[in-house]
Amino acid sequence: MSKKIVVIGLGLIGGSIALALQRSPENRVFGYDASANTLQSAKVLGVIHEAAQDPEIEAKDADVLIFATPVNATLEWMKKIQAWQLREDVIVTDTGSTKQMIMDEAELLQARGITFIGGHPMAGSHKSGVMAAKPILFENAYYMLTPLASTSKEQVKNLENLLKLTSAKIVVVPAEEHDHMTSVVSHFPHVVAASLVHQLSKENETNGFTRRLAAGGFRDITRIASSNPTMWQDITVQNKEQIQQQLSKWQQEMSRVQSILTEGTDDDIFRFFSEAKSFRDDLPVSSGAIFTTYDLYIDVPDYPGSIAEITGYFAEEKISITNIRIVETREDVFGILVVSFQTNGDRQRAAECIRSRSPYEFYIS
Ligand SMILES: NC(=O)C1=CN([C@@H]2O[C@H](COP(=O)(O)OP(=O)(O)OC[C@H]3O[C@@H](n4cnc5c(N)ncnc54)[C@H](O)[C@@H]3O)[C@@H](O)[C@H]2O)C=CC1
Ligand SMILES: O=C(O)C(=O)Cc1ccc(O)cc1
Repeated sequence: MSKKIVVIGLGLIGGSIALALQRSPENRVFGYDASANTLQSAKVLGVIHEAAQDPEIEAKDADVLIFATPVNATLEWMKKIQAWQLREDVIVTDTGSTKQMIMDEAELLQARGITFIGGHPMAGSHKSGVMAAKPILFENAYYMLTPLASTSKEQVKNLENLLKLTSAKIVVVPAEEHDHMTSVVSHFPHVVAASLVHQLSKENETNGFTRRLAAGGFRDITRIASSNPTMWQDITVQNKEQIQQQLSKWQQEMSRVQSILTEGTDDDIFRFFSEAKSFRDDLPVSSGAIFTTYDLYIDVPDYPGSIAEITGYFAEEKISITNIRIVETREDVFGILVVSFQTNGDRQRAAECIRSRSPYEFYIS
């Protein structure tokens, strides 16, 4: 039986869900976005079947309504839809990175007979916007659902069945636990990444050369500081308490580091790094790894055409790349070309291609 789905907010996440839901011919996906340009792009790119000019009208006979807007905008929409005429069995859900405040608002919807099941796919990137949307974004990632205790199991099952099209691993967790866990692995790390960039920016006021040395490690650890500031403002506002608790723990951790440096032995310093390495190395790769790129570092000579040469080899062997950048750490000698791939298999093929077709050295991060 065909299903009408209305997605509000057609950026990276809304667009990716819309694309994933289109995998079933039974689904008819309507979309709406506050930005007319985004709405038009979503239609032209085929991210949605139909552009909704008025989401209230399209929502009337919708089976599922999905908010993929920044979380404060989602709260506003949840207030608005209290007055909408919706189907009795409609499922309303969201994709927001925070859950407690959203689920508090969901109680008010529930009181009006509207089922709202919170959702959060733990996959994404620092990129935003509809152009970055892709149907495979959520594959193998965790997708957390936070139903109210009063929500029927059958409605939760119905939503789970629909979301199977994302190929994500669906787990049900209480909203409070969700906000605690995400503060540890996502929200607070975004604060740290932004702070590291602020620290470099302050250094830049007195020593402009340092930023030119910011190569692989600094870029890796601060990648998420390039995320959408509006989205992170909203997340931080909604999960302030949990983030503050993580900040206190971080301050304790920094005091521990301070005392290792002032009073510890060389062995203590070794242990500090080796314990972190072994825990980090044991982290699961595909489950809960939020954003994985498979990077290949190629030492290219600094002459015109060398990048075209390499991308030409990949094109000839039909190896898709997802990103390409030059990291220049050593002036006048070589540049390192970093090419990213969607899968480890693509990266291995690319490595083999460079090995067999070029004299360049490469390494895998
Ligand atoms: N970016 C990420 O990696 C992840 C984001 N999320 C959550 O998903 C939601 C969407 O995030 P993204 O897609 O990354 O953001 P995005 O910035 O790519 O897209 C958001 C879209 O919502 C639209 N929008 C903003 N306010 C609106 C409003 N009031 N009404 C209608 N449309 C509005 C914007 O025009 C934009 O197209 C957020 O709640 C975020 O916390 C969840 C998982 C991962
Ligand atoms: O790019 C990254 O590593 C992210 O952190 C993406 C992300 C952002 C917000 C979420 O709620 C979940 C995932």
